[in-house]
Order: sequence, then structure tokens, then C-alpha cells
Amino acid sequence: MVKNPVNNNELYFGKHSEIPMNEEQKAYMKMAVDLSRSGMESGKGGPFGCVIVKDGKVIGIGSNSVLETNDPTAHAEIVAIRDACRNLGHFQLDGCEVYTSCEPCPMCLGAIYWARPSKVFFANDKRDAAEAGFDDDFIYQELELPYEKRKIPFEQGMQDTAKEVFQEWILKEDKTLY
Ligand SMILES: Nc1nc2[nH]cnc2c(=O)[nH]1
Repeated sequence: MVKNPVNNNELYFGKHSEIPMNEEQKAYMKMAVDLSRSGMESGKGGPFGCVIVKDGKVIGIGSNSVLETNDPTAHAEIVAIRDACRNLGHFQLDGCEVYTSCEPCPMCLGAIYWARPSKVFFANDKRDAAEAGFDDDFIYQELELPYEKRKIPFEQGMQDTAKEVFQEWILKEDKTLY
């Protein structure tokens, strides 16, 4: 195993997964890839597609719609999570599988963790996305930098004031945790 000497992270060489997908899983991934192509060809957005499956049924689909909607958050995974949650009538994706044509970017990774599906399958990875001109890997690298060294610097202020609301949340009795 080769490691990055700066942060000791394992370096990427070649494919991640050693467990081949079964035929059903391949069929869902093919749907995700088809969505990536149709979204790209229609001009909706970049070449990314996503399918969400629960108990053998497709409950959400999405293709990248950033260009069509002028929404920088309209990544395929976000569009599919919104579709699935709308269809389920719930804000979490318990017991669901996410099939995405590309490894999720940090934003989509966050959305996936918040939605809490049981598994994620991806085809292209963040290095493939970088070769195609997308910033997914760059943003992962930014996460490892101190706030002031990021391309978009982050500065903290008024923590005490904002924390008062967190204290109110902690004490609030009628809240739904998510
Ligand atoms: N995984 C993923 N990466 C992206 N990078 C830019 N757009 C997207 C997207 O929709 N999905």
C-alpha cells in the first residue's frame, strides 16, 4: 500500500472494488449510466446519473440538471435523493441502495450520509471526473486543508451568538432528530 506522505492517506492506483456487482446491480448501474448520457445529450447538465433502489424497486432517479435549472447543487445524486424522499414521504433512505454513474462529490457524499441509505455503488471515480474536467477530487483535497488555506477561505466569527440557538435546540423537547 502506497501512502501520501503529507496526510498518510492511502494513494489511489486503479480500481477500488474487488467484489464484482451481480447482474441485478449491474442493471441498476446501467440505468444510472443511461441517465448520465441522456442528461448530457439533452443539455440538462454534466454526464452524471443516479438511481435509488429499495426492495428491488426503483424509487428515485436523477441526472445532473445544473445547467437546466441554474442550480449548482442539482447533481445527479441530489436530484435522485430528492425524488426518492418525495416518493417515500420521508427524509431518510433506510434500506435503500444508491447507484451512481460517478463517485459522489463531497456535497453529494454529505447528502448521502444525511439520507442514510444502506449502500452506494459507483462506476466512474473522482479521478475519472477530474480527467473529464470536474472538480470533485479538488474539493475532496480542499477538505483536508486548514480553513485559511482553502481556495475559498473560511473565517469563523460570532460562535457564542449562534451557539445560543444550538443550546435552545438541545433543550427543545418537541424536536425530530435527523
Ligand atoms: N458524482 C457527481 N459528481 C459531479 N461533479 C459534477 N457534477 C456531478 C454530479 O452530478 N455527480
